[in-house]
Amino acid sequence: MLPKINPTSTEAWKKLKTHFSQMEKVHMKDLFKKDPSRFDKFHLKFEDILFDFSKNIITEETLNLLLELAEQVKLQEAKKQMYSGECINVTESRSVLHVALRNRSNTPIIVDGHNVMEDVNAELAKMKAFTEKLHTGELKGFSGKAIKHVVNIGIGGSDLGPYMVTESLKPYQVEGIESHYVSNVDGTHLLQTLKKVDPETTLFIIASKTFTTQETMTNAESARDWLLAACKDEKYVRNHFIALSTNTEKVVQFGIAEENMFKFWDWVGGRYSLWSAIGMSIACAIGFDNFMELHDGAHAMDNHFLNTSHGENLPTILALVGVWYNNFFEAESQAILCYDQYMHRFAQFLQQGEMESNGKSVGRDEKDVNYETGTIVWGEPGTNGQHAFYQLYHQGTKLIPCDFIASANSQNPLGDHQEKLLSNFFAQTEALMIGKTREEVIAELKKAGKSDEDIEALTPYKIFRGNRPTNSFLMKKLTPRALGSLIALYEHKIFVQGIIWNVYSFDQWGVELGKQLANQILPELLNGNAVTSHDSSTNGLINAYKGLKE
Ligand SMILES: O=P(O)(O)OC[C@H]1O[C@H](O)[C@H](O)[C@@H](O)[C@@H]1O
Repeated sequence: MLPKINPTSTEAWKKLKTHFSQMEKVHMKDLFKKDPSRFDKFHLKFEDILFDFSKNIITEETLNLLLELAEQVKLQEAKKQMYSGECINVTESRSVLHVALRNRSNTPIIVDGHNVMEDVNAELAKMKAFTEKLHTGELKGFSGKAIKHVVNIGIGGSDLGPYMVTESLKPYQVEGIESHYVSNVDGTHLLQTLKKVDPETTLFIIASKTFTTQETMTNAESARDWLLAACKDEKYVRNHFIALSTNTEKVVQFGIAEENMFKFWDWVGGRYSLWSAIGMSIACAIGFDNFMELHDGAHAMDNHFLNTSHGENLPTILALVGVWYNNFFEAESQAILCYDQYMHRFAQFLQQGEMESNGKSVGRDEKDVNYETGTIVWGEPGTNGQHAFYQLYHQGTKLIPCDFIASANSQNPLGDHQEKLLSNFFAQTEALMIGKTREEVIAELKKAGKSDEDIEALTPYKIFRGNRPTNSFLMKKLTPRALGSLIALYEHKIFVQGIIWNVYSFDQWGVELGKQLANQILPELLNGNAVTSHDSSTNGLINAYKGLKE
C-alpha cells in the first residue's frame, strides 16, 4: 500500500516554508554571481541527455530540504511498490506496470502469481511479426495491393503518445509507409484524413483500451463504412482493420477477429500505454527495431529512477523543483518548450500525462487536500512561442517555470538554422534568469540618443525583472533511445509529484461526469422537442442549437 502522508505535515515541508520566506527575496542573478560553480553543482547527465537545473531559485539548502521531503513521504518505498507490481492504483484495484512493458532485462514481474513478462513478450513478438509483414509488403488490401497507409483511430492515451512519438521520430519513418492519426469525433478529422488515403491500401488501427470510447468507436464505424463502400464485402474488413485493446469481447463484437487484436492489460494506464500494443502505429511508422530502441531508452531511465539516489536522480530532481514552484511560489502552470520542430506534440502529450495523473483534490487518505496539486501544463515549440506568449513570461505578473528541450544535432542540418535555433534557446533561458535592470535600460536608451524625457517615459516598460526559472534539457540527437529516456523521465517525474501530493496518480475519475451527461444529451439532440430538463443555460444552448440546425 502506498504511503498516505499529507506532505504539509512533514518536518521538511515546515522547514521549506521557513526557507521559502528567505528565498522569495533572492535573485538568481546573485546566486550565479556568488557561486561560479553553480552549473557544476546543479546539473546532471544521463547518457546523452544533459539536465541543467541551475537556473532555478534554489540553493543547496533548498535542494537538501526538498530531498528530505522525498525521504519523509517515503518515495523509495513507493517506487519499489510500483516496480514490483503492487496494487498502487487503489481506486481501480490495479497494478501500475508501464515499466514492465519496456523491461528489456526481462526480469520476472509477478502479478497475482503470474509473470507478466511472459504476456508482454508474447504480444511484442506478435507485433513484430505483424509490422514485418507490413514492411515487406506482405500485408495486402482487398484488391491485392500492399498496405501503404496506416491510420490510427484513437483518442487520449490511445492517440497522444503514439502520435507524439511518430512525429518526433519522423526521420526514422519506414519508406513507403504513411502514418495518419484520427482522434476527434468531429467528422472533419476523419473525412480530411480519408481524403489523403485510398481504401485499397489503407490499414485502420483501432486503438482503445476499453473499446467503448464514443469518439473512437464512432470513427471506427465510419471508417468501416467507408471501406465497405469500396470493397463491397465484409470479408475484407480483416485485411484492413486491427484492434489494440484490453477488451477482447468488444473487439470481437465490432467484427475484428481475435487474431487481428493486439492485447494489453488493465495494469497499463492509457496515458502510459505507448509502450504496449497501443504503440503499434509507432512500430508501423519507424519499424519494430526502432520501437525497441525507444523501449531500451525508457528501460535505462527506469533503472536510473529506481536505483539512483534521490539527489542524483533526474526524474526526482525535476519533480522536486516543480513542487518547489507549485507549492511554495504558488506557480499555477508549467511550460514545455521544445526547440525541435519534430517534438511539436510533446507538450500536448505531457498535458494528459501530468494533468490527468495529478489533477486531483482528494488525498490517498480519503481527505480533501489542503495544498495545491497538479500543475497546468502547456507549450509550443520554440522559437514559435517566443513570438506569441513569451512576453508574459518575461514581464507578466505570473511566475511560469519553463522546461526548455533541444538536441545539439539537427535531424535536418540546413545552413545555420540549428545555431540560430539554439542561440534562441540559450538566450531565452539567460534573459529569463538575468533580466535587465533600470540602469541598463537607461544606458541603452542614452546610447540610442533618446532625450531625457523619452528615457524617463520609456524606462519602466523596458525593465525585465528576471529571476524566472527554467530547466534545460540538451540531448545529443533526438534518437528513439533518447526520446524513450526523455518520456520515461517525465513519466517518473509525474509519479514522484503524485507521491508527494499524496494523490492517486493512475486513475482519472474526473473525466467521467462529462461523458455521462453527453450520453444523456445525445438523444435529446436527435429529436425535435424543446428541452427543459437541464439548468436554464444548458436548456438554452440545446434549444438554440436546434433552432440553428439546418
Ligand atoms: O483507450 P480508451 O479506452 O479509448 O481511452 C481513451 C482515453 O479516454 C478516457 O476518457 C481517459 O480520459 C483517457 O485516460 C484515455 O486515454
